[in-house]
Amino acid sequence: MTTTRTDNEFQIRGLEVRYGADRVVRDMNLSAAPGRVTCVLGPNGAGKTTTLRAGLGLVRRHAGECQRPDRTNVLLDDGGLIPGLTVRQHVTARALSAGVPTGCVDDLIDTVGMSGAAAMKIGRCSMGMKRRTALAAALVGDPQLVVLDEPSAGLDPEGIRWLGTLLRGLARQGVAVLTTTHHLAEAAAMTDDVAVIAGGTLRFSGPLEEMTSGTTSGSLDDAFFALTGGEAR
Ligand SMILES: Nc1ncnc2c1ncn2[C@@H]1O[C@H](COP(=O)(O)OP(=O)(O)OP(=O)(O)O)[C@@H](O)[C@H]1O
Repeated sequence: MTTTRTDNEFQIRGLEVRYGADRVVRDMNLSAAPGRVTCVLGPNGAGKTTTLRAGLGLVRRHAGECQRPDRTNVLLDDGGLIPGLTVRQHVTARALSAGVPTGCVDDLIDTVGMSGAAAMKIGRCSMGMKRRTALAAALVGDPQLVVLDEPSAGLDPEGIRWLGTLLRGLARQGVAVLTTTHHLAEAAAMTDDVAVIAGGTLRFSGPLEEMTSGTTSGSLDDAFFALTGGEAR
């Protein structure tokens, strides 16, 4: 089947993923547009990570099609951090493996607020410092799309606010930012578009305002729980 490819846009259409007999994702459509932050929300086990991984070609698709920009960077799990490397060595290694000049490394470390700890071994870094290091590596090579699975995990409130500012700044530069989070307040503060997944299916996809306008309170929490009904697998 032929797809109409819009460069810089991430799209998943009609995705189905099965683990054994279990259809954990079905009829899934998801997109992330350049210049916008798209937040994927859903209860534990909803299928968020599976959807992202399948869209990136890291998990087998049983149906559907996906497209993504050539320069797509991802941050999944801990970002492959190696305790014995320093922060600078980790980001440099990522640049080298991506074939990107290493002149960008110190700028990226600065972008994530880690200049003062560039020579620190990752094994000695706090959880928040590790997330910032992994984020710096995920920004190597001027990506058109960044896919971040729970990038705020382990960040303190100040770190979560900082992350939102960083992601909004990336979007302002034209990057398509696709991220997941369990923190609804974080999502409300930073996202343009929302996709809600529950029970392996898409319950909502569209601008944040459209989702919250469906509730009397106008809050993302109420809209989220109305869509998901407190489900978890
Ligand atoms: N490798 C696997 N083998 C079998 N089942 C899996 C595998 N990975 C995920 N699953 C199942 O697929 C479903 C969706 O999992 P997934 O990790 O995508 O959910 P999630 O929305 O990202 O959850 P969380 O918010 O808890 O990270 C769950 O029922 C999970 O147990």
